[in-house]
Amino acid sequence: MAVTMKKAKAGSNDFHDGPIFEVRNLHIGFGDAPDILGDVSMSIEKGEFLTLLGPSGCGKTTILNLAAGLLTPRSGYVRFAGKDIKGVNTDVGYMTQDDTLLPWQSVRKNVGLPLKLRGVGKDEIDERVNRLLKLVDLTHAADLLPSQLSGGMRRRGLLARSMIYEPLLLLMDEPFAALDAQLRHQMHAELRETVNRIGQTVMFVTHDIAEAAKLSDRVLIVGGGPPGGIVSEHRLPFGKDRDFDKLRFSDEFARVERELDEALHGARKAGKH
Ligand SMILES: Nc1ncnc2c1ncn2[C@@H]1O[C@H](COP(=O)(O)OP(=O)(O)OP(=O)(O)O)[C@@H](O)[C@H]1O
Repeated sequence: MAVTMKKAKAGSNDFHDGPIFEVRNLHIGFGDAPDILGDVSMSIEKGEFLTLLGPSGCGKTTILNLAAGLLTPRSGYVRFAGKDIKGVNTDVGYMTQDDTLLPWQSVRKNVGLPLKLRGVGKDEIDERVNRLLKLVDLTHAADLLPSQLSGGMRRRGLLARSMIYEPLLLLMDEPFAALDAQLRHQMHAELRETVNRIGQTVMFVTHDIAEAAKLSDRVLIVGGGPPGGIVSEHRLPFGKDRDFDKLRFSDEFARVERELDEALHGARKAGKH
């Protein structure tokens, strides 16, 4: 199915060629407590699928929240598409594991809601919602209520809603954690296909090694400390058009899983997580 998405929005960051999100020597913490993350440097390139993998409580969500403009660092260089982040960053989409579809509204209305709240006109909402529903293969379910959808369809609805702004960066915080293994596998393949099709840049958070190995172009292990940091970086050799069914039984995949497992184990030992 050939679906095209409009490129970046007029007047925003269309012509920025550098990293979408970049931090250097970042220190961040809460209240009077010591830094959660210290001296973190990382970046994500356009079109990249980057995963932050680390133990619980090490600061992965904190990095997503920083990109979303929900937190400010104590110190360090932070840029989004080459600019400072001022307040809530509306150039990101954010998907978590929570099912936040409104139960009394159709799929179509749920997906279009962020645009309606922004005062976008009905015709434009209809056009963009139709495009997104097609992208996530939910056109046939547009007029159903969330309670009439399967778990996977609801995830696809949430994905469509978090992409409706055509965000420069899609933030995903353990979006499939609540699904059973079979459905997760299916969602992994669908997500990768969807983001490949439109060149979407993704920053994904998980503590699941297999999920990180399957989905990512690059994995950063977060941990150590406190304060924690980026412990290691792993470029995965599978290419964008990976075949998920072949990949997961291959020797190369087993090797990458082992590499990530060892790195994660090292991060756990280095920190108190
Ligand atoms: N608003 C806040 N106020 C105080 N402490 C916070 C706040 N948000 C996060 N923290 C603390 O910062 C640390 C990192 O939290 P964060 O949610 O980023 O970790 P995480 O790696 O995403 O964990 P998990 O995998 O369990 O979701 C934790 O110790 C958490 O308790």
